[in-house]
Amino acid sequence: MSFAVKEMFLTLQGEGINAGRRAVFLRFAGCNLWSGREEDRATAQCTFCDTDFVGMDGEEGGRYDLDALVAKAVALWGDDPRGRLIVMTGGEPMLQVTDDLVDALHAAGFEVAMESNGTIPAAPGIDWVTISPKAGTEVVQRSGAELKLVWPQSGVDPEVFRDWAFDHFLIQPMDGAHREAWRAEALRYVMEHPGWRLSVQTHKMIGIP
Ligand SMILES: C[S@@+](CC[C@H](N)C(=O)[O-])C[C@H]1O[C@@H](n2cnc3c(N)ncnc32)[C@H](O)[C@@H]1O
Ligand SMILES: Nc1nc2[nH]cc(C(=O)O)c2c(=O)[nH]1
Ligand code: SF4
Ligand SMILES: [Mg+2]
Repeated sequence: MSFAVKEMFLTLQGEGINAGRRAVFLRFAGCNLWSGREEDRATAQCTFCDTDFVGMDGEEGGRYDLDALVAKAVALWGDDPRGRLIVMTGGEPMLQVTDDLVDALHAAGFEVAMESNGTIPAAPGIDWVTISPKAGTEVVQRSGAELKLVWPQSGVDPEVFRDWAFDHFLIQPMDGAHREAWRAEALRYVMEHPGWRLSVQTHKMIGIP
């Protein structure tokens, strides 16, 4: 088993409840809801993606076996083992994440977080599961640490998710052509619906990856 990795880097988690935490980011290549090619965006199941997850040509990208991947994560974190956190993302990480990978990251001292679209069940050992539903898809992973809904999305009623087993419910403004209007809509939604919390993409504000 080997892993197709778009990029790996050390940064701060920019989104969600863990925003501000130092973290190794592991971005897997490929997604099940979009090819990643601009010519396919309009007809994809997920049309607003802000991420290049195609290929293995990013920083520290490539094809890794299990041991090499964990070793790279440890090296990126650096010598001080306190608070080791890895965020697996993509693309869709659950196309590639295995129980063995989660176990090996734990053995190396990492708390393991994941960002997923929820259409594939999450590997059971992951410590912090973030699910971000996409309109028109069937979300099968209905439990975790945080549900982070990008907003606005037509055809989605956020209140449907409130019965699902998440500890936190977040609304994240959609980035893109109409970001100011979308930010206002997200803010309005949170103000009018107690129990939701705003997630802003802080990494974009401060200019880090
Ligand atoms: C690039 S995705 C990768 C993980 C997984 N495929 C998913 O969709 O959750 C990481 C996070 O960015 C969010 N995201 C993607 N495009 C966005 C955009 N244009 N504005 C705000 N958030 C976005 C996703 O909803 C998800 O929470
Ligand atoms: N800093 C930073 N935080 C993030 N949180 C989720 C991200 C993602 O693309 O999954 C992301 C990202 O790309 N960068
Ligand atoms: S599911 Fe995630 S990675 Fe895939 S296209 Fe949508 S936002 Fe991007
Ligand atoms: Mg991102």
